[in-house]
Amino acid sequence: MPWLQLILETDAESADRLSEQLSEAGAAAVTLNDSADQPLFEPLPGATPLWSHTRVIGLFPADTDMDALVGSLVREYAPEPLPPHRVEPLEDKDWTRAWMDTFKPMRFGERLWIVPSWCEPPSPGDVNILLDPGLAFGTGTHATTRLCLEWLDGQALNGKEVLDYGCGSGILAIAAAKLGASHIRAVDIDPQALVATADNAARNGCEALIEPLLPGQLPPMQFDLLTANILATPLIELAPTLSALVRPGGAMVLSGILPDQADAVAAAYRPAFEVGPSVEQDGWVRLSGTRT
Ligand SMILES: C[S@@+](CC[C@H](N)C(=O)[O-])C[C@H]1O[C@@H](n2cnc3c(N)ncnc32)[C@H](O)[C@@H]1O
Repeated sequence: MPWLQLILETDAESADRLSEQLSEAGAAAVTLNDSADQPLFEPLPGATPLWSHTRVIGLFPADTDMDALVGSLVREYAPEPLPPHRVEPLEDKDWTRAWMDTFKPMRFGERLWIVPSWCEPPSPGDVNILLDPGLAFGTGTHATTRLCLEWLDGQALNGKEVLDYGCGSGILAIAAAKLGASHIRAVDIDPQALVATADNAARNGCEALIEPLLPGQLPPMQFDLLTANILATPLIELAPTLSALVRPGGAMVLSGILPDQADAVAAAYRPAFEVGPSVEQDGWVRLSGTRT
């Protein structure tokens, strides 16, 4: 069945009210999008921030009388004017297929692949991580994850104790396991991330090597290697804690850093690490270093 979309350009304050009105008017689905390319960085668990320019889209069956529907919204919204809006047709297609076609196996560095479950590994002899793209961060497509995976691919991980701080989907922990690490503690403040990490580790046959933990559950020990793809502010706040968790001679990789934040993050880790040159991809920076 083809559909009609009612698209309204609004702001964060009005988006919830409009989306409720569209649902009450019979929308089969209501979607909120960013209409000004404004990034929302890592909301805390339970928080659902909206963009200051939010596009609200209601999806209606093609036989809906859109003039009548818009007219009733205008009356409900009065005395304020209904935000700028338009009606557009939406072609029916196999959305699942279209979505799956968007994602192909991706290679990171020399030998590391992220392979969606519906694809055959293009290079079965390489290191293949089975992971589906989805809403959760860490499905390999974001530049910060990519930067960390490429760095991990270049490390000698055999027998190493690894700490993945801010594990998300567990992608970096699984990569470390598949690259030879002996044990990985995967830490996150979001309990859902720990569940996702456990599930993804099991799918990749490395659940015995990966231990999902809340920050307070970390044992008192030092690690050979630290991965932390969080954001600049928590990375700076956590610098003393994370630095103390890496043994002298151990290595760390940090990402989730914007270019103008790289100096401040490097300065926070420099007391404990020899920090190497930063690497930038798609507006995100990776820092790495060796514990002194
Ligand atoms: C950008 S995602 C990275 C996920 C994955 N490691 C990757 O590289 O794709 C950051 C993760 O860090 C977690 N996180 C944010 N602040 C944290 C903190 N202070 N302590 C532990 N985890 C944190 C978030 O819940 C989120 O799952």
